[in-house]
Amino acid sequence: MSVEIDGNPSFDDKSAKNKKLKKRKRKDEEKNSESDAATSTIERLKKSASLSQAAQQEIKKKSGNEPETDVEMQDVEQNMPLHDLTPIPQPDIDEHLEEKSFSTPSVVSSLPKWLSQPILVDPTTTIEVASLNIDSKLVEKLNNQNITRGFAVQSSALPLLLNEGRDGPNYTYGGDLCVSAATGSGKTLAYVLPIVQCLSRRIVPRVRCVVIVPTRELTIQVTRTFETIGSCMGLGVCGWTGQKNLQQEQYQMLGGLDGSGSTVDILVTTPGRLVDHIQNDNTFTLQHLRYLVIDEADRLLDQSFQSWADVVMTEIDHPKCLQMMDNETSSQKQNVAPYFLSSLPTALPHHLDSPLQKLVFSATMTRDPSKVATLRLRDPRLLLVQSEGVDIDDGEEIEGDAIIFSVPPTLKEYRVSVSAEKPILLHQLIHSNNLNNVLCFVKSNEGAARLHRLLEIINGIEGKNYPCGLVSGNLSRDERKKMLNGFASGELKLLVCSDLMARGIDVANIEHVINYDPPSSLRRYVHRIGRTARAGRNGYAWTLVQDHEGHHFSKLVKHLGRTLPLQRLSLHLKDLPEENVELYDNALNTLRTEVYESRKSSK
Ligand SMILES: Nc1ncnc2c1ncn2[C@@H]1O[C@H](COP(=O)(O)OP(=O)(O)OP(=O)(O)O)[C@@H](O)[C@H]1O
Repeated sequence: MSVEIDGNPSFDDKSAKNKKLKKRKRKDEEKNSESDAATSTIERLKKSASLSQAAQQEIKKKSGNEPETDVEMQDVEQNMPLHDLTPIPQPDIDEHLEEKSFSTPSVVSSLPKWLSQPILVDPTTTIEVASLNIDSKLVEKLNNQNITRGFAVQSSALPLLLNEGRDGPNYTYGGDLCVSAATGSGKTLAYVLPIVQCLSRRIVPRVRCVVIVPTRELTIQVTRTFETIGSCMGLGVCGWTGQKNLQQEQYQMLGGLDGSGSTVDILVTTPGRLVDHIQNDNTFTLQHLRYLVIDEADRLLDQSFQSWADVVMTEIDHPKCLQMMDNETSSQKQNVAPYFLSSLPTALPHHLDSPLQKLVFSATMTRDPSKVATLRLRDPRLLLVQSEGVDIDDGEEIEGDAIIFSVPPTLKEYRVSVSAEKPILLHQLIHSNNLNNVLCFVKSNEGAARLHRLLEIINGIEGKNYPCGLVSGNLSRDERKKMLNGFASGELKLLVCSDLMARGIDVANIEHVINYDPPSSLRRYVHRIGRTARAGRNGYAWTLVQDHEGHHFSKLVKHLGRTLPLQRLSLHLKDLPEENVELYDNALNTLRTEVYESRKSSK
């Protein structure tokens, strides 16, 4: 099967059909001799593909260091029961990711007004960066990054956050802001720019901005964005990835061992790490907080992230250090810095000194009032970057508490109907279309390790130079970082990954996303395919769907707001040249031998 990938891929049905007819005719002519062989090969395939459960445990061990799953993402990597390489059954819908089926429109009408009547922003809106109300040094910094026009989410959020709101009825200033915009649409800069602009006026460094993200990889990525953009404004940025212990992170915040006071203005962290410091670090305070950003909010508000929100919001509302002050006896108070010190101008210049603003971002924003309530928002508004006419009050069944999600306008989606032998069909799809810079999602760590090893063996037998990498929760942080760097540099052509990579990761040159396993939820689908077609670039998403996965997938993606239609293709073992079928058989045997060998040696 080959799809013309020429920037405007169009699947040439006619030529494929002709090819198939010729192939079938040739096959009939050679019917006697080969059909037995083909049948026996396919039988052999089915037999050999069923590696024993124990054997696959070995693969897991072989695939890398002791599993060190990302604490924050532990729930994502379902320790699914090991499956044979033969069709992996329909992915279990993760109960905590299972979106409640959205019921009748009456639910919409019961939503608070700000949620049911968002500020709609046309996704094609752009604005000259030079016309944004930001410092000329920031404009220069953006231009140096080839960013000359602000995307829709930036052109609508900045005026609200920089108190330069238009006088129109839709804009109010000062309240908290929730923003829902497609993947790759520039949400990070939509909060980085106003925060850096506002805090650049501060006099004394204090932790005035905390950004909460769901994974360590995103902590590193957002910290880097703040450092890149904020470096010209002299702001201190710190990211807690859990690589240092609590005390080291504490010293880092306090400007080293002499505790000379905070050197950090902006802190980026996972929720677990933030709660650790709130509960166990008496020097850490949120009393100066001006911005609290919750990025990938729907993920962070999922039950699996425990109750970080209550701990954080309580600390914000009642900072423990002030509670301590209240509780101390008057004699103890005299040991505290004399009162006049607290009146030193550590606050922001008056016209920018406003109460705490909470900024909530997601490409798949939740509208579940019970989840949103945990953020204790004040006078909130919802900015929805959505093409007009998509009725967000659509009473039809859409996933859970979701708003209509939109796919980037430059993303082309393919649904590929496949037979059971997915690994060799994946190989065929990649090489018959010469796909490079491919992110391939598998639904579990073990599945990712198995597929990665099998692809390496197939490429080895064929002598193809097509380096593949692996990123999953079973790899150490350093291994994941090395793989990501190799992929970003183009050294690795394909990255097999678990859903750890699905959220927010921004690697510029991803051209193709392949869902080897169909995703278990619409949110997961949107975030996976959103790794490509970012910042207006072209991108392609391919989902391999077996017969028994078809209904679930069709239902899942039915309500997606998309510019380009979802195209259907098919690829079956019988479509492959005979030599490929043999190749796959040999690869499976090699893998099985490898596994049994490693099992024997580990006894
Ligand atoms: N105005 C702009 N012009 C050009 N590129 C931009 C602009 N704004 C952001 N980008 C780039 O677009 C890419 C995606 O941005 P970002 O990661 O913020 O997207 P996102 O909306 O947060 O996506 P996701 O929902 O997947 O997290 C980044 O590489 C960023 O540098």
